[in-house]
Amino acid sequence: MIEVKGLTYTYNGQKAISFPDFIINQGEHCLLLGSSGSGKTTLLHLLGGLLRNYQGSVITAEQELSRLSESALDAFRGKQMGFIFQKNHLITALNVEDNLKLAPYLAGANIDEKRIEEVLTRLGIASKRTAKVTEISQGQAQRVAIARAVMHKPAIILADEPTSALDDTSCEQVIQLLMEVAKENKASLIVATHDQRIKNYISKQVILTPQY
Ligand SMILES: Nc1ncnc2c1ncn2[C@@H]1O[C@H](COP(=O)(O)OP(=O)(O)OP(=O)(O)O)[C@@H](O)[C@H]1O
Repeated sequence: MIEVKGLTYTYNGQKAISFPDFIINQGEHCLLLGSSGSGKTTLLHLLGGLLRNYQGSVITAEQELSRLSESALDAFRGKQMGFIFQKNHLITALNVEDNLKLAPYLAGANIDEKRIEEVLTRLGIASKRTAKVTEISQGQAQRVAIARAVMHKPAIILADEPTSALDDTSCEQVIQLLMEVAKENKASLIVATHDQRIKNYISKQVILTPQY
């Protein structure tokens, strides 16, 4: 479960951004909506512990994130969270499977070859396992980014504009796959978006008010 209460965040020298209170239950899917600059990315980063020093409360998987030390937060994030960023941030020097192996490799964890095959197959890109990420389509690259985010079966999947660069067919495939893999792992799925097309798939919405 995620619970946000009285949350505000202030970037250096900027006006504070205030967020509405909300609860997202384990396994629930939710959209973060709001105009450009309303704070959607900031909120995702707060929920994922990428930004600290906030006011108010962010409880994720029963942990108040501000109470965790930097190293405990790193470990918590590595175990519980899966991130999908707007730009997929794949490493272009590595092929598809090596992009999936990078995080466990850096964390000194086991590389689970079976899980890689399972996730790539689930997302319909097993044939691209050894392809260069520069030689796959944008929709396929977004699926690799999803694969990377769900490899470790996180409890919470946070996605920032995962479909905005995709055509209608890829958008539908990506959002459906994202929802299905979240469901398979009973993960909460939180998607920040402008993309009107996604509103048809996820009914729970948190709406951020514009900041002036
Ligand atoms: N690193 C930063 N330093 C200072 N201010 C920032 C930083 N990142 C975001 N902001 C400001 O915080 C506010 C919220 O930005 P944020 O990116 O969270 O909005 P958003 O709703 O995701 O916008 P968009 O839909 O355009 O991506 C904006 O006013 C933005 O200028």
